Amino acid sequence: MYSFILGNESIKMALSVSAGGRVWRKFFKTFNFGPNSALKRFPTCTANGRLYSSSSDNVLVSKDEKSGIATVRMNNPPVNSLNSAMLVSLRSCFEELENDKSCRALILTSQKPKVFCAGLDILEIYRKSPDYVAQFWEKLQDMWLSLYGSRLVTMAAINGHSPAGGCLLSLACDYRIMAEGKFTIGLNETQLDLVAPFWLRQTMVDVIGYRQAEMALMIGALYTSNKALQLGLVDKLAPIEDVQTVAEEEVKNWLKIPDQARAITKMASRKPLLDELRKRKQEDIQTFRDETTRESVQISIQQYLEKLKAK
Ligand SMILES: CC/C=C\C/C=C\C/C=C/C=C/CC(=O)SCCNC(=O)CCNC(=O)[C@H](O)C(C)(C)COP(=O)(O)OP(=O)(O)OC[C@H]1O[C@@H](n2cnc3c(N)ncnc32)[C@H](O)[C@@H]1OP(=O)(O)O
Repeated sequence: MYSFILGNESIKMALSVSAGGRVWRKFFKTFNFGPNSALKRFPTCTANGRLYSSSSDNVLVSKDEKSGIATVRMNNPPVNSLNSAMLVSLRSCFEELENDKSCRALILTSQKPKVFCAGLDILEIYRKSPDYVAQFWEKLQDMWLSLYGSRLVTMAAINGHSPAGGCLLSLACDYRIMAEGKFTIGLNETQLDLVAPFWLRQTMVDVIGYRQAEMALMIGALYTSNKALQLGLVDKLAPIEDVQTVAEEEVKNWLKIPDQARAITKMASRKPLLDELRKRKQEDIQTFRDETTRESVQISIQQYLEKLKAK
């Protein structure tokens, strides 16, 4: 009964044949997994378990059928910034892997070493209509819900810079391995006159603790790999060329733990935040729309863009 979580239907099957079924039934009743919960969706994977329907090649996926480990490579040159298309592709890829019965783990990395992800595409929130930024933000929320709420072992193989939205992706994973060297990671939103939303701030607090997170968020700190390791913002460092191999080794260790117990434990600790965002989704969208379209914020974004271009 412990071997796999394959979605709600399989859980029900496992429960009905298991001697300890009552315990699990009680657990699921108690936690009442919501409509977006990975554990509640019925899997619709293809026969060979490898259907990745993204119409563009901004997200590349490969899966080792034997181990069930998928590698998701962000491929949006030059810096993997998260525009609308990228957010949709990532979400659809995470959901398809979630529903792929033979998939047990996901490694998230960049196709282009040296930049893991430059965060949100700033152009998506610059001089755009309120409706456009609202839709953009919802795409980010949905992508995050699918990654943070995943039943899979999720590992960030951070093979380069990882500011803002790059850090968001990393924090949504279960474990973070980062390239040694001059690369940086952090939530630098305040430097753009933006405020990270509550669900992102909370993941930072959960990972590095209240005091360090509060300080990091206020000053919009970007940390080097070494400092990030010291703070616990990443779990391990590796030479850039070894990040993927080290991630694969680490995943294999995690896969020694029975999937069901691991996934239920993860969900139990993440459910409150997942539920909170689901409940406050519209409020969060409105705040983002109102904040980002404010003229003073638009001017800050413009200045930030100019600084980036002039670099
Ligand atoms: C409910 C909430 C309520 C209210 C809250 C309101 C707002 C909240 C939230 C917003 C959250 C925002 C999170 C974000 O992710 S904002 C994005 C922040 N990202 C950054 O600050 C990173 C900026 N980029 C860099 O520092 C560097 O590019 C780098 C270190 C990642 C890589 O350096 P390189 O030297 O390799 O590359 P560059 O020459 O700098 O860049 C190449 C090219 O790409 C452009 N670019 C870089 N980053 C972005 C980006 N994030 N978006 C768009 N474009 C980007 C850069 O300008 C260059 O363009 P050109 O070739 O010069 O045209």
